[in-house]
Amino acid sequence: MNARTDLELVGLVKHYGDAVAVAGIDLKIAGGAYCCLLGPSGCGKTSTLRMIAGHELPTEGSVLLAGREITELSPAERGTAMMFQSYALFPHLTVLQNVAFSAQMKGVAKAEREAKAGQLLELVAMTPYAQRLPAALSGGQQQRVALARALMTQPRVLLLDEPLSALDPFLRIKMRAELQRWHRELGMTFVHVTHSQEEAMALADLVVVMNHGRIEQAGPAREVFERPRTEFVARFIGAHNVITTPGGKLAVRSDRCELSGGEASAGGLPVVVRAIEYQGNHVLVHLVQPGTTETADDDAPSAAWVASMPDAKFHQQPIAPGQQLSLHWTEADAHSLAA
Ligand SMILES: Nc1ncnc2c1ncn2[C@@H]1O[C@H](COP(=O)(O)OP(=O)(O)OP(=O)(O)O)[C@@H](O)[C@H]1O
Repeated sequence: MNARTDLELVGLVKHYGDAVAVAGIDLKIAGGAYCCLLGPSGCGKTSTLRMIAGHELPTEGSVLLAGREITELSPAERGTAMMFQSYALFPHLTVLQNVAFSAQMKGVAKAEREAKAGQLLELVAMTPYAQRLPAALSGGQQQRVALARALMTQPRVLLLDEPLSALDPFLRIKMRAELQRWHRELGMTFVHVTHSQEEAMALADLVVVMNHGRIEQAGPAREVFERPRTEFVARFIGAHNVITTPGGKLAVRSDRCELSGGEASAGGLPVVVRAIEYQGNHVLVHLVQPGTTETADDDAPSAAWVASMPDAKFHQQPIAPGQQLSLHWTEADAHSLAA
């Protein structure tokens, strides 16, 4: 990590008329980190990224890169580069010309800009496609070109807005590995916006979970998963049960929950099996409070839980919908959620 290239957001606020997109964000991203801004649609991720990129002016607050205030600098002056969701390649320019475009605008000589663009195409394994037009490329190939084009400005921070959302699930997983490799090889800071917790977990050193224009939790992926701070984070990250007790709300991982037979069993939370989902190496047992109707359940997610168990264990003693069981967990696996 290079402390000199830390990116800092200080008291960042963005209003669009009466709408509050970002309600006050303080965040420090270490130089060289892979940061994912994660959250549901409308939580303010893209607005935050656009303020870092210089495509949007904050209503309040500032953006600092390597200790230098860059809040009001133009996108080209601040040392960041954005890779857009739609890739936004020029359709009438070849791959090489697309990558060289920003240098052409700056008046860099043809031979020099094409040599630099050629090096970047090599980095993203697109050299054989240099003379093609974007329309003759697959989604994954277009994305590689978009990355090479963003790198042409030699940014310290690469900003990625939902970079994998246009790809099919198979390609998305392949491109995740490529992003990791590029991040490692380039050694620069990546800030990646996503609504996919799986993507954030797979990629980020720093996961920033956002809700209603604020940060709910920021930390390493494992910390956020192991210790979600709030009910929102536990639910959004998934694979957790939120259990209401007289002492407050608890989060317990669904793979740490155990089921035991019948109402007669001592302790535990009485539950009824609503559905079974086979997942290959494990089985998800969906549970509700006894007496819950389907409609009421949809309106009250807090009264629904999941026990995730290894497939071998499930098949030893299969469970069926409608069965009454008890849900158990150990104290060590439960932790309190902030009110
Ligand atoms: N130009 C705009 N004018 C008015 N409101 C806007 C504008 N841009 C965003 N908003 C509003 O600000 C809020 C945050 O939007 P933003 O795009 O930052 O969220 P997001 O988390 O990136 O969502 P998504 O994942 O859907 O892109 C939303 O309620 C949105 O409707």
